[in-house]
Amino acid sequence: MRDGGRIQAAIEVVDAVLNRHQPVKDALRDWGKAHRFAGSGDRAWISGLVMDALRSKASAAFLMGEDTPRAIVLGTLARGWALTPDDIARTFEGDEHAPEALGEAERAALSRDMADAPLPVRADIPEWLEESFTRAFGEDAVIEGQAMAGRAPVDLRVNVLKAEPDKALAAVVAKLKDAQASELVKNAIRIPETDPKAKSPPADAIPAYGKGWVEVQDLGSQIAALAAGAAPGSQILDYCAGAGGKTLALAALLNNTGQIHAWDYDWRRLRAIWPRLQRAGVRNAQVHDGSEADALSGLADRMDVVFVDAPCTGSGTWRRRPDSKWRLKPEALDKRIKEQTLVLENASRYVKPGGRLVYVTCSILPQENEDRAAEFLDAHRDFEPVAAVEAMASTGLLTEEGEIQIGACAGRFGAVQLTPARTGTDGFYVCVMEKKE
Ligand SMILES: C[S@@+](CC[C@H](N)C(=O)[O-])C[C@H]1O[C@@H](n2cnc3c(N)ncnc32)[C@H](O)[C@@H]1O
Repeated sequence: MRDGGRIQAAIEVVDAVLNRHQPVKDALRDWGKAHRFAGSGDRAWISGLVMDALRSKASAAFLMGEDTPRAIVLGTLARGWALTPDDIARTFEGDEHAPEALGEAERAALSRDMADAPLPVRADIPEWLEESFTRAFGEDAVIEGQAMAGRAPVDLRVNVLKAEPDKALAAVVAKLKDAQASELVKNAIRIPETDPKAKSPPADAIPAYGKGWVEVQDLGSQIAALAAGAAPGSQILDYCAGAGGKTLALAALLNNTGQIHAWDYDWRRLRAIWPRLQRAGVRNAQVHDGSEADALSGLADRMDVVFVDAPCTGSGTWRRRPDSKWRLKPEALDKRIKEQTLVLENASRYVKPGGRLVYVTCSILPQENEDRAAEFLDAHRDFEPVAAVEAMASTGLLTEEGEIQIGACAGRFGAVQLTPARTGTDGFYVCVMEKKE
């Protein structure tokens, strides 16, 4: 395919996402099925443009003065992909599959100055979240929003239950030459973000992944898991275990000693956990798939650590799921807040005196983070906050740079808020609370 046809394809996919409310993955898959002649290079190019267009929808629409899929894709080509109006016009010439030629008004818009754009546009966030963003980031709101509209790298976690970090890194680099050791966490490997037009690195196709030496896991998620500490023999309850991403990281932290109890109120979400535990060689995890009363009876007041990877809006992962940024509505945020309050309340029952409750979200909204921690601490005077970065550093797995960068993200209660702009990770909030003896 020529680029003109690919741009037209991207417009059609963006239309399916924004106007027919299809999840972006499904829209890309359906387009591919209906256009079997498109090769894998074409699909990667189209997908790269679609994702970038969704990441920067507000600024692209503002530039063009309208929010049609065509305007958003053209605006993205001009802003993120740095094409001039002449470049775009040339791409369309002589290609029968290309979009209609650029009009005069579009040409003028493409060169417009964005300096007068309002904050939600410059930060590429939904308007209704301006207040939350400003509260979370103050003067950095635009910088943080822009970083969240960028592309994300692929991170791997070395599974030390199966491979030494050096051996795993060498095996990954042998297949993915751009892979490098993380600057922040000792057992993490980063494959930097690729050119949006290229195929993404096939991290889960490499032999090291097949052998269970590495897991795909965002670095922010890995850092959050470190907050559980790594005291050998610990009893940990992973209260919102879901597909088990954190469970695997916690098991590796304990080096197969002690016990991880994995539970989720929706047992269907635990489906993926079984094969993952097996692949990773985890022997200290017990999956509890019954109702809470049956499954967790006997654990009350007994856990060294209760890890709460709470249900949340996922606003910290907008780089990877840009369509969810625009779909998020106030009602959904309210629903999550209620769930978070409930989950913290219920989960806290299992913490033993002297034990810890680790509250984590992959969100950057203060309503889901600091406000929930404050509400919990206010109602539970037998818990007190402790510095999250110290809990993480106690594992010995933060690098010196990691300790500095993560330490700089600490706020109220010693909790840390990681973000793409601050730590080059997804947005994660981590608050550690200790139950008094
Ligand atoms: C962020 S996801 C967990 C992701 C998982 N820990 C991982 O790393 O792969 C949040 C999970 O919380 C669960 N959840 C929601 N409400 C809950 C509740 N009231 N009690 C326990 N778990 C709940 C959801 O089913 C969901 O699996």
